[in-house]
Amino acid sequence: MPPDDESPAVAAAAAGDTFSKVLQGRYELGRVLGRGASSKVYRARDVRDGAHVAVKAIRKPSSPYCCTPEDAVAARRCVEREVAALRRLDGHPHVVRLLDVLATRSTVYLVLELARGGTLLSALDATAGGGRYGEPAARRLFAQLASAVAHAHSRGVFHRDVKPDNLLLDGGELSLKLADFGLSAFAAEEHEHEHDQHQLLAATHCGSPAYVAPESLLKRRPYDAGKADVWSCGVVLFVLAAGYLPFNDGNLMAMYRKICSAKFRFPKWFSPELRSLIGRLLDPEPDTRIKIGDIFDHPWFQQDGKPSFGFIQAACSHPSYDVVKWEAELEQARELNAFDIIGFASGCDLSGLIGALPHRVRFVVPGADVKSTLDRVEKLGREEGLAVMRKEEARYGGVHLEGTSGKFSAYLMVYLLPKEMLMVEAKRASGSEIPKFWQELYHRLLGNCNIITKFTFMQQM
Ligand SMILES: Nc1ncnc2c1ncn2[C@@H]1O[C@H](COP(=O)(O)OP(=O)(O)OP(=O)(O)O)[C@@H](O)[C@H]1O
Repeated sequence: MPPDDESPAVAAAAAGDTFSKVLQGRYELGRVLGRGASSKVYRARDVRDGAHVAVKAIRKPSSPYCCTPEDAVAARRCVEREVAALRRLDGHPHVVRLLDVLATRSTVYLVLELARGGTLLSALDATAGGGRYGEPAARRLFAQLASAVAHAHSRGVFHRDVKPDNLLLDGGELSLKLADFGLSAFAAEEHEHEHDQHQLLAATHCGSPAYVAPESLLKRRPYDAGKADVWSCGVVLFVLAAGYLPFNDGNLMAMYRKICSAKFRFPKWFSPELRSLIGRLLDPEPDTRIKIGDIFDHPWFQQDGKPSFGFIQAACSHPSYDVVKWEAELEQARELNAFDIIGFASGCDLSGLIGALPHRVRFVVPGADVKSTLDRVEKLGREEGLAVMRKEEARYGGVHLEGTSGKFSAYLMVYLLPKEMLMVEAKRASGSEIPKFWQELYHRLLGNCNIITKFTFMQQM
């Protein structure tokens, strides 16, 4: 990752296991735990309660020299998806928890539950079994993975990048956490952005194509992302118990051919039940492939004296999802995405509001009441002799203001953020004759607050 505005201190902290850099007064950063294509993950400590966490620093690609506008959009979408997916899946014991999101102008920081055991990939290398687990341990790990994936599907989230590098381990008890939802898709949009999704898959799966389902390799055909996740789980199960990949070849096209024909051989130590389950998971025909909710009924799970996977199975019991149910949450994810946070977390320049008339202002105020905020703006607009039109929903609302001369118009939006905060965004669409309105806006909305958390303004629209 290229250096960012906090890189010297971050690098110093990363050199050892000490916690020397404090991120926005909240998290002391320690050593680097891992790196992704666009991120660095640090071990960190919450200064408030001393809790150990992981901080994933994702640099926003901004320079035209290092990325195209399409790359920048794709990177932004990855962060938005990861934040929205982790929020939606919060509370499942085998999905890594998102604890906080912070941002600077150049970097988004996801504060995650710390998985002390590293990735499943590195754990496999360190196993006494020479890179593989025995069937009881593999069963325990796979049950947790299937439970996390079933939970995600039941909430309309498809991971699309299930592989051992994205499975983290915590504690000595082999507790698995599904992580890295940067490529995930939501049920509501699954077929909306098919083209984008193929682009994303094509761009990102190049590094580890061994886990990709055959149907997702057929670029012009839409595919069911849930069934593709089940295939990837099948490859993971094979790797867990075999210690090597079912489909492998130095030549990428040859590997794709093997995947599409689902040609692989079982190691001689696999039990008949395991062979049967993997055969059902790695079925090249998505429609006959075993469904995520049926996995626990397979005889391989009836081994070891029928252990109880009760809490795990509970997540699989409602595999169908109700898209409507999640609309409100999607709305929330849209309202607060990590890049919006950058907008108000990066600067604190009040001069634009008080001095020259800016085109657009955005700020955050404490308070969870959209209605009364809009009331105040509406009242101010009327006092200034502006025509006022108002639109209001549960979590957001807007006021359109227009001067009677037609020379001034502005639009103000208020969004409810988590933790009882409101984000206010005002845009001046035309005209420049009512600076008083902007100044009053500041005083009316912020003047009574003791805490002005973060503030920024943008001169250009
Ligand atoms: N919560 C966590 N606890 C401990 N280590 C973590 C955690 N999250 C990530 N890591 C480490 O950081 C590495 C990179 O994380 P992650 O895969 O989320 O990044 P990424 O940029 O999305 O990667 P990719 O390039 O695969 O998309 C992981 O492989 C792991 O070693």
